[in-house]
Amino acid sequence: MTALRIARHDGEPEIEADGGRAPAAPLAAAPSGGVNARPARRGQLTIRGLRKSFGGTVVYDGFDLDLPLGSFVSVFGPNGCGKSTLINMISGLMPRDGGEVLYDGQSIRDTRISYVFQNYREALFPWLRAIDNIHYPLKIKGMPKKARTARVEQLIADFGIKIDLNAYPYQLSGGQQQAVSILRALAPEPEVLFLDEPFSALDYEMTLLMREKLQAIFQKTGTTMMLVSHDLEEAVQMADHVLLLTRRPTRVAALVDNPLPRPRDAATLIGADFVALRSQCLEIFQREARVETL
Ligand SMILES: Nc1ncnc2c1ncn2[C@@H]1O[C@H](COP(=O)(O)OP(=O)(O)OP(=O)(O)O)[C@@H](O)[C@H]1O
Repeated sequence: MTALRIARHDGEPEIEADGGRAPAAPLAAAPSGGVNARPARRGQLTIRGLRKSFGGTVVYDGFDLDLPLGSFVSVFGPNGCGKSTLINMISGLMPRDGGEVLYDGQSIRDTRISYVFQNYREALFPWLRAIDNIHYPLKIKGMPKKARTARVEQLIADFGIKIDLNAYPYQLSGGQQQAVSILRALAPEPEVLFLDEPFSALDYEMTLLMREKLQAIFQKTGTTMMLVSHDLEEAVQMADHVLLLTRRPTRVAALVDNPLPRPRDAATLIGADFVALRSQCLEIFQREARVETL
């Protein structure tokens, strides 16, 4: 198995899945530790005229969207509406048929991104110990070992999940493997972190824990996060903005703000404000998104 790299078809550079984008030059002035050593990018993510079809299936046709960078956005919608396709296109993993994606006026090429996949079993390098998986994206960027070690130790401390980091992936539970995968994605301090159903294969207890840990990192770093979720509770719990999509050809059904204070833990989920917000999203989903015939 080779490193997980996805070739781009639009003339832009390749992306290292789970590991951020390799910079043009080694990270000579790389941070020595801490997850908020670099300022998070602010401004707007601007999507204009996005188009994508697969064969005769039109998924996006003139899709426009503005999202504030530095916020947590959950993407929710009916099966097959194009949630993964959307984040794959705006992360640069998948070529667009047309349209423009700008991060604070800059192209994806000039934006550090990382990606966490649903299938952590395939995303982690099985021949590397957990700790070496996390080091990997920094190592290939040329960060000196001392700086790498400091950075990774700080990240692990901030994430706060106890894992035997000398273990190989197969020796870890699913939740631990996905935690390693998230830590690896965070190691290069992405400006934007994309997560495609990262917790869907985990049990509920582990899912709740991971939601809390990811939120803690988000609160500390202000990294823009875009999460695809099939779970409306999760989408609402995690988000500053819940992006509700329609059936294909896909439009924005609504962008619902979640102003509830963080951290939002399991207790939040039974609070009246949360339940009301979730119901609001569900109503929009049922009105705009459900299939008309079953
Ligand atoms: N590589 C591909 N080749 C052909 N069709 C594709 C490809 N990727 C996605 N599609 C189609 O595009 C549509 C959107 O797929 P996508 O996976 O983005 O939807 P989704 O909302 O994430 O789906 P799900 O809810 O099942 O996770 C679907 O009809 C899917 O079959």
